[in-house]
Amino acid sequence: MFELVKAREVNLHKIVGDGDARALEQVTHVGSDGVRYATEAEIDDPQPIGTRPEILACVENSQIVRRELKETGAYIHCFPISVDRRVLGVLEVSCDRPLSEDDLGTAEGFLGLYRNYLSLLDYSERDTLTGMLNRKTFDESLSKILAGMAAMQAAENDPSAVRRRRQQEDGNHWLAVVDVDHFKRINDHFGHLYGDEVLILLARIMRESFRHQDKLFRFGGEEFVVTLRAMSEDEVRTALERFRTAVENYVFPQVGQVTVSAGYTHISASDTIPEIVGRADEALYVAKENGRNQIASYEAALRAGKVAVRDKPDNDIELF
Ligand SMILES: Nc1nc2c(ncn2[C@@H]2O[C@H](COP(=O)(O)OP(=O)(O)OP(=O)(O)O)[C@@H](O)[C@H]2O)c(=O)[nH]1
Repeated sequence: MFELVKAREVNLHKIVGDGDARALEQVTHVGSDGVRYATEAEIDDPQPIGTRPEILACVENSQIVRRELKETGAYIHCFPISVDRRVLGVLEVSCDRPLSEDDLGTAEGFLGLYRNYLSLLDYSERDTLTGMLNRKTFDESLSKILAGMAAMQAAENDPSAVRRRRQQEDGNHWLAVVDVDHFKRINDHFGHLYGDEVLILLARIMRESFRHQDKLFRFGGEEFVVTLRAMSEDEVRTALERFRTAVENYVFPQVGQVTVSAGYTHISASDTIPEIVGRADEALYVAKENGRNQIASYEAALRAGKVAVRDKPDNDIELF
């Protein structure tokens, strides 16, 4: 696009968050200085959408919007990128002149291909009932987190890697397994259709309760998984408590009150995926045993002697 329409610059923005909290994550920038992809720090710090009125208008009306910037003489063109009538992002093309009808047609052609590509990706990555990321995506996403942590650990003694270490100081990774309490009763009393409706509404509450950087997955059945990045265990607990109370206070159509329990654990670079999920599952079991509608930490349960140290596969010493 940059070369075809002889643009000053082309930026691809992703829309994150919902409603008034919507923000822009600049994914890619193409300009005379080359191509640049967003760094992790930029992804963690998106720009409120209200600061870019032309992009906001493009998203709200799902239409191409053009704006002339008098101070720089640039013409900004914003193209909505939507999948299933949801605007997921905006392509911003900045030129010295307004784009011609031919240029607009070319851009639309490219965007059509890109939308199809995104919609295929979306279909393979998401659970069809709730729209949440699916199990397959979970494995890929957690593997990426673990690989990133291992790389940072390797860079720890390298003096040129100050920035990476600083990123590491931005927080630790945590994983929580969330499970609906007595979901079988909901299905048995009201039928599977209402059960499904509860899952869809829960997914919505979940999206509203966590930050956009946190990743939400439907693990199968009535079990959900969240991966979070936080400075402290307190921050993780606060986020999970916010979600738990939001569910407890929500009146589900016909069904009434529904509660959830969750177990969470800290992720270490030396962990494997089954170890992490296994620990969060043990914490979830503690929360269920303790009366449900609550959050339990694996590490706290371990300190309190409520769970045993989990054995590493290559370690034949059992600790009780
Ligand atoms: N409606 C609906 N039900 C599902 C789905 N997937 C799994 N289930 C049901 O979820 C229920 C899970 O029940 P259990 O694992 O026994 O646990 P529970 O009743 O939630 O009880 P606790 O977890 O111990 O609080 C089963 O009845 C499953 O049939 C789904 O996609 N839709």
